[in-house]
Amino acid sequence: MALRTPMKKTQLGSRDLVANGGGCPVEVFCRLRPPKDNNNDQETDNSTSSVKVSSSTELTLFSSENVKNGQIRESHYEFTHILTDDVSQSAAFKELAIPLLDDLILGKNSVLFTYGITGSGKTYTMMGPLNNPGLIPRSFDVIFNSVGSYLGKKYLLRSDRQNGYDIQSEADILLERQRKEIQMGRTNNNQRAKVPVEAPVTRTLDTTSLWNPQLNENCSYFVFVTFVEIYNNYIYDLFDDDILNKAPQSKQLREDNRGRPYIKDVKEIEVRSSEEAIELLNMGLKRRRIAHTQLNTESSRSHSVLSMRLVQYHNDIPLASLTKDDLMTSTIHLVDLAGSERANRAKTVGERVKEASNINSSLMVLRQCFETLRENQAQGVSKMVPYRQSKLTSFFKSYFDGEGRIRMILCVNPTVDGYEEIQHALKFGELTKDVLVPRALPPPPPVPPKTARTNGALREIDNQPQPSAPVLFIEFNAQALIAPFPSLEYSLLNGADDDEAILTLQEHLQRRVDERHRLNMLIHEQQDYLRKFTFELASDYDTTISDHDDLQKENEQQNKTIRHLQTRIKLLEKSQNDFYKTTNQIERENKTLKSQVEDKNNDIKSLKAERRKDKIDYENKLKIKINELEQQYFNELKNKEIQMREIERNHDDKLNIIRSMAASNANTPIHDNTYQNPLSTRKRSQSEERILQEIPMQSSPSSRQGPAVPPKRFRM
Ligand SMILES: Nc1ncnc2c1ncn2[C@@H]1O[C@H](COP(=O)(O)OP(=O)(O)OP(=O)(O)O)[C@@H](O)[C@H]1O
Repeated sequence: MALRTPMKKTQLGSRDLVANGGGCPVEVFCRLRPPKDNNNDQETDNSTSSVKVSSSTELTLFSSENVKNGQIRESHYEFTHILTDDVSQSAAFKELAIPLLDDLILGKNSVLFTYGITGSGKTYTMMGPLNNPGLIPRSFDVIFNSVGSYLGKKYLLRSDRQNGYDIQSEADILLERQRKEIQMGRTNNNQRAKVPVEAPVTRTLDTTSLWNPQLNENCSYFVFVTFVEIYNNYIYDLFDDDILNKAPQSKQLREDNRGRPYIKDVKEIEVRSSEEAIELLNMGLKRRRIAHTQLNTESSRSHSVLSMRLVQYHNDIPLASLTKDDLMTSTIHLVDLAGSERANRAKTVGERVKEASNINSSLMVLRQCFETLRENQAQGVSKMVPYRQSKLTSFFKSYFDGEGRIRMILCVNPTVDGYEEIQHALKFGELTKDVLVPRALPPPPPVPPKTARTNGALREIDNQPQPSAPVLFIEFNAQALIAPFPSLEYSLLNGADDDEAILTLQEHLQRRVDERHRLNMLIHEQQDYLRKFTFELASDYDTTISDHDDLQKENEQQNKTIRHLQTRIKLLEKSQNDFYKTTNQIERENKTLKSQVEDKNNDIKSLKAERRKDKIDYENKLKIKINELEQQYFNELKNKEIQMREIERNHDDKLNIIRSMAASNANTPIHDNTYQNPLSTRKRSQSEERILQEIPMQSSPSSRQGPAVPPKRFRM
């Protein structure tokens, strides 16, 4: 098929690309966010900028505080162009998107994505507020300002769901219109029932028109949009109505027969005005998952991809003979990537950690793709580029192969802390700028029929008046063929020279011939139509069969995987059971051991307590014994002392008696010098006799001792 959409480029190796100088660099624009938030009029955390712009392409990043040895860190970066914080949304749009929209009209594809950490202004740049719209709403405005007056017949084209479009017959158009009206009625009713009426907010329209000498006024244009989000590496269709009623079903990514990725069964909607497009966009946005992180309450945790497709064909081609080959299709993808911050900075938890890791892993794959491409180009090697490792890169794989231009808007909020985070994003931007992708070749413009239709099925009827649409069913007027002849008998009756009758007959026959000719034409047309229809059916059938085969293969593969997983689950269950058993056994043993240890501990405790008690008892007894002994000793000592005192007193008494006796004897006259014992000379009284007997010959040593002293311990 010679479809005139941009052809798939022959995949150029890095070596060829560099050698041919045929590569086109990825354009990286850096957009700086102003310190003031336009939406809530508040300054951000820190109004000192960590970025200094030195020229229209260069900037320097500074660390906000002394980091190492009192040194402020700084690093320099270069981009395709820097949009400073005073660049308005409208100026940004002119610089970033208009060239791509010009390309779109020329039939060229492009992808424009925003990259940066949370809160850096990605969504602001892409969507913007209603009163100051971003690139997406302005792109719709400008495209419809430009091609709005040249729109083709609504529903003439219908997506074939594989990056192409089918041309619908008049009857199909009618049916489609009816279906859409019914659907809209239903949606409106549903919306009336479900959605609260919001106060209308006026949107600022961008009135720019594309000045493009090649905007062909002899062409009919069609605009189609799809809107998907990539969340946790699954693709969800934001136009899918089912999303409102049931759990959203993720979509499969497939490749068409030219190797270009497409999202299977994605809803592609034809739009006729920018208002209609914005309404759809808002509907999609409502469904977009917005996860709130601690960094930014509007932090979007998914990548969103809005794709606008422009289809055109030359008006000189009659609708009846318009084929897929006559259509020129081009696409612009506007991608708002999720924040590139790391999970720990966002302080994410639970499900959010999973999201953050998926976001980061898909951004990491994007980075790895660019890194590998750059390495391949710099070193002339052909390392495999890991497109297939994430849905995001798989979807844009063909762009790395030269399907169209790639532009990146690196959004930076220079007032936030986080030198490393900003540096990481800036480095990625600089790396991306060095990557070359194969240059997209311009497609041949839509051409008028003479040159266009050289091999179509309807060539022979070129000079015939064309019906406005393929005829579905011809009213076969057999009556015209078998209409009664004029009365022959009557003519013959008037003889062979009856010119009038012959003329009438001739006219009648001519009419029949004309009618037969017309019917033949119609039959041919119908045959052509049926042939075409049958051919389409056959190709549909082939596609369905191949889809079916694919699905069957997928199914078989999945069944195999399921069987494999079931076996693994069984094995795991078995080992889990074994593990449980062992764990139980260990737990039981553990319990027994614990209780034994407890018993032993209790025994030890009670033994210790007994010992303590015994010790105390023994000590008490010892004390009592000591006290008793001391008391006894003291008592005995006391008694002894008393006895001694008694003896001493007796002794003193006796001494006194002796002294008194001696004194009385001294008063008695002595007759000679010989001492005479008074006792021997005088008769002693009885009491004196008794005392004398009791006087010990020597005084007791104890009598010389002092009074009894209580033992030391009683001397208090
Ligand atoms: N160029 C700008 N001018 C004025 N305000 C801006 C600009 N860029 C961003 N802002 C404001 O900064 C805030 C954060 O911006 P935005 O939501 O676009 O960040 P983001 O990078 O998309 O974050 P996320 O990754 O969480 O989606 C918004 O309130 C927005 O209005």
